[in-house]
Amino acid sequence: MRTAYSVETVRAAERELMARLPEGALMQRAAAGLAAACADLIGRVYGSRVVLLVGSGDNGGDALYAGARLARRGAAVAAVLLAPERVHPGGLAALLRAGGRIAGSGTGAGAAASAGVGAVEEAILRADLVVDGIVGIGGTGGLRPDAARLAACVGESGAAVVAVDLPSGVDADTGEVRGAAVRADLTVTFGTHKPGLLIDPAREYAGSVRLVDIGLGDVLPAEAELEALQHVDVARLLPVPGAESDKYRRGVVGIAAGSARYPGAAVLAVSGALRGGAGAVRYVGPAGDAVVSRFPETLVSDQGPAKAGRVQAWVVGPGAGDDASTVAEVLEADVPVLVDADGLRLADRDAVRARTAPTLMTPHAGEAAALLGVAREEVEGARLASARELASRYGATVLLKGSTTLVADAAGGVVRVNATGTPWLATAGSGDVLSGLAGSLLASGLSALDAGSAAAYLHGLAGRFAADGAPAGAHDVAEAIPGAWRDVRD
Ligand SMILES: NC(=O)C1=CN([C@@H]2O[C@H](COP(=O)(O)OP(=O)(O)OC[C@H]3O[C@@H](n4cnc5c(N)ncnc54)[C@H](O)[C@@H]3O)[C@@H](O)[C@H]2O)[C@@H](O)CC1
Ligand SMILES: Nc1ncnc2c1ncn2[C@@H]1O[C@H](COP(=O)(O)OP(=O)(O)O)[C@@H](O)[C@H]1O
Ligand SMILES: [K+]
Repeated sequence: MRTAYSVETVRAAERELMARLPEGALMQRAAAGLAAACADLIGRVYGSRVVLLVGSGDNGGDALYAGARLARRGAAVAAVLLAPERVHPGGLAALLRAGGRIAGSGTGAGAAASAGVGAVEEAILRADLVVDGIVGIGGTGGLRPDAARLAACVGESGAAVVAVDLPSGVDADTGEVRGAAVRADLTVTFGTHKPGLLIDPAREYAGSVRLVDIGLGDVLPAEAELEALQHVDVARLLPVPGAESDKYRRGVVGIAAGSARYPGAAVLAVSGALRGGAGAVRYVGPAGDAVVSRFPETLVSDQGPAKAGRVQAWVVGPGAGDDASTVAEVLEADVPVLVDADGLRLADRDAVRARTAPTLMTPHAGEAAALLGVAREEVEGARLASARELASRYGATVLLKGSTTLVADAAGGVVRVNATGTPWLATAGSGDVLSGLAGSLLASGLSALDAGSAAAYLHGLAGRFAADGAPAGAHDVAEAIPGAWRDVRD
């Protein structure tokens, strides 16, 4: 499990740890890890040109101490000081002792970055490596203008860019990016991941992320704010039939989806459900012929959901068109219900809130925006807050789809993030496959949080396998699910 903790939690843990250690020990651990990661990235340190962007806090201190280590290994290191009067004094002294200098000054001491804006920009543009120590977890709001200018200049440089703890300008707790931010090739983060490193849009700015152990693990609380499942975690969740299993014990999932206009949505939801671990898939709706001709193993009913026979979970909504009564009927069932696509628009909020069995809602950003009454861009820019808000408004678990999929429970607590997907999954019908898959996992007894996050994980992996660098259709994704499942279990 990869976990991420909020700034508040990290700060409390750091205080506790610092009280037990000699002064400055944590920063030395951070700087040593940072310098090693920089060296790995650029390969040859001796003779390389390194520019440090140094803010006024400890993030700048980390950059300066790491810069000193690189200077001792023969790099030409120049520090751009955003606020020379408030620079980390120990870090600057260490850099100058090691032979580093202050950018914009010929002498190496006492000059402000503003003394030579042109020289600073030139240094950034000519650098082999830029180390972004402008701001870390102490950042508030968007980057201030002088920092924003530096971030823009970094964007024009061909240098390798390493962000210290976080790319400056991204929100550590939410993954939001308000205005300019540094785009890094590598982010070296300390002690634990921060939520922003795992959630888009900030995740995209971080590049690859390397975690440096500074001893924080022992003092962090057991429950994180955000977690990302890995193969081993998903393997533990996936249902495996035992010797005594029969199709009913494995769970029956009901799919109420499709319409005369969108029969394909029913077929795709069933295709996902058949690969999700349930022992049987029951289909209810007007696309029965299309479903059976493609998947003869489906149990098709021409009655409404209430009369279709027992199921352990329902999926309702993909391709449902305007069939509000079916959605209402499914919401009355006393089993877990997954609501997707048209179902999200048709579901009555009070009916969802009144349910006692679990509800899993699976909107993409556009659907979430419509439910929240905001613009789509607002949801995409603030994914974590949007998922949490929707979960709380509906009293449901919400799986917000996208490049980083989030799953949030209504009661709060840990949020799951999934990044196994690929942009090739942005193809018509792939969401229908996901809803069937997640519904099937619900029917086999997983909680809404587990079913949603395990399904997103498998679906993302299946998308990768199906696409493998070329376009793939939603049915290809469904067919790749067994391979993803095996990959996870192995
Ligand atoms: N506390 C600890 O034990 C450790 C902290 N470490 C480093 O310390 C960092 C946190 O240090 P600080 O608490 O000093 O905070 P930061 O250095 O992250 O940021 C604070 C400084 O940035 C400026 N600032 C804030 N928002 C800004 C904005 N939007 N635009 C431009 N400047 C802005 C502030 O004026 C302040 O001086 C971590 O991210 C990490 O890099 C590491 O050395 C590991 C140990
Ligand atoms: N850029 C992306 N990167 C990774 N996954 C993506 C991306 N865009 C979409 N997806 C995934 O593709 C699926 C699309 O679902 P959805 O938008 O409901 O499509 P549809 O309604 O056509 O079925 C979701 O699982 C989503 O998380
Ligand atoms: K930074």
